[in-house]
Amino acid sequence: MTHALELKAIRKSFGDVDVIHGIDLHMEDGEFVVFVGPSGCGKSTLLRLIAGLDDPTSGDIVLQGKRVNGVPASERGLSMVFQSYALYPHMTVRQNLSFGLENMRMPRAEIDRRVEDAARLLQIDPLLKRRPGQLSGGQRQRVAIGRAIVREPVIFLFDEPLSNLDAELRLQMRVEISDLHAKLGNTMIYVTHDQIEAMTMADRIVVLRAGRVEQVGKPLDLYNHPANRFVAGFIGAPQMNFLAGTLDGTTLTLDCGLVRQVPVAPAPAPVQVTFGIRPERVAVSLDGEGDMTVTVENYEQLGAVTYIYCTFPGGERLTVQHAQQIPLRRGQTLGVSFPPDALHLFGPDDTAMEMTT
Ligand SMILES: Nc1ncnc2c1ncn2[C@@H]1O[C@H](COP(=O)(O)OP(=O)(O)OP(=O)(O)O)[C@@H](O)[C@H]1O
Repeated sequence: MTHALELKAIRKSFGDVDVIHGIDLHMEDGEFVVFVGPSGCGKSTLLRLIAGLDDPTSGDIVLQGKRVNGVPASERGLSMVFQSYALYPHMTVRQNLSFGLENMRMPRAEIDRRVEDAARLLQIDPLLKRRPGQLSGGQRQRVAIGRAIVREPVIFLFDEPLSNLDAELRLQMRVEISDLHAKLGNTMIYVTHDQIEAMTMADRIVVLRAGRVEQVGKPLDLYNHPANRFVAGFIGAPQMNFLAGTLDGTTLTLDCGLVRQVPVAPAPAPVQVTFGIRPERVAVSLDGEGDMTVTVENYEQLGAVTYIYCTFPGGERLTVQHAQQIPLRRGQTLGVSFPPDALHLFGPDDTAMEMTT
């Protein structure tokens, strides 16, 4: 089967620094794939290799069945939207949109059709005569996307396109880019360090860390079944709670004092493990009932949701996300319970341990 894009054993070094350590990935036609990971994990480097702005040290980049290593960026049929927008300040919006096509010596009528179609789609048609300096951040971002659209690329590449926008505008543009994907149906690859963008926009997420793929999957599969502690901690906000403990057979003893049976293949010898539970899966009781008691250190009442920051008697921290408004005060005791189907367990190498039920 021909993939829209295939990366085969891609490695990249700058001098003697290895940045990408051997990545294999494929993307299908029409897929929205998000590369997400902390700063410096190599996501922009990987995107630049795909775009043809840089060459891999080894490995193959295969675009619609054709190896494109060494093929110049302009001949790959891809369009990239940069974090900085990279608009020409002295040109009008119309000129910014048409410039690349003029360089390709496209007939005027075709250029005008593409520019007007893109402007209508992005609702920037009333702005065609303005210069970038006369536009808001969101409008500039739309022009940058428009410039990618008019090239009618086989794949769109986005490099952190929303990171210069304020929170409200980011949310709006997130929805707009998702809508755009639904309308155009192109393959899109989107790089971000923001796991919320990844969760909300992606058909599939690729989680990267230090130049390696940690896990690939649909957003909720990563959320519900993280392959390791890194993915568990990176996807989801507030972050999953992690509590250190020991597993002996099927008996889990946490440092915070909790002892319980867990549905895993019995460990042959006691091992150090990490217990994980998402903040919204911790059940709380104002009466102090439950698996353990904790002390409320701080809390945030947001109306629709309440965040409660607690500590166990030994000082280990626990964040609770409660879906209701409840009366709270600092220093009060709360009962907390961990429902059996909400547990995650990570082995000594931080890999998720399989639950048997
Ligand atoms: N031209 C270069 N020369 C040397 N090192 C580089 C070069 N470009 C990137 N790197 C290094 O490669 C690593 C990955 O960089 P990259 O920009 O791909 O990360 P990123 O995941 O996109 O990070 P960010 O979210 O901060 O942009 C970093 O450690 C960076 O310092």
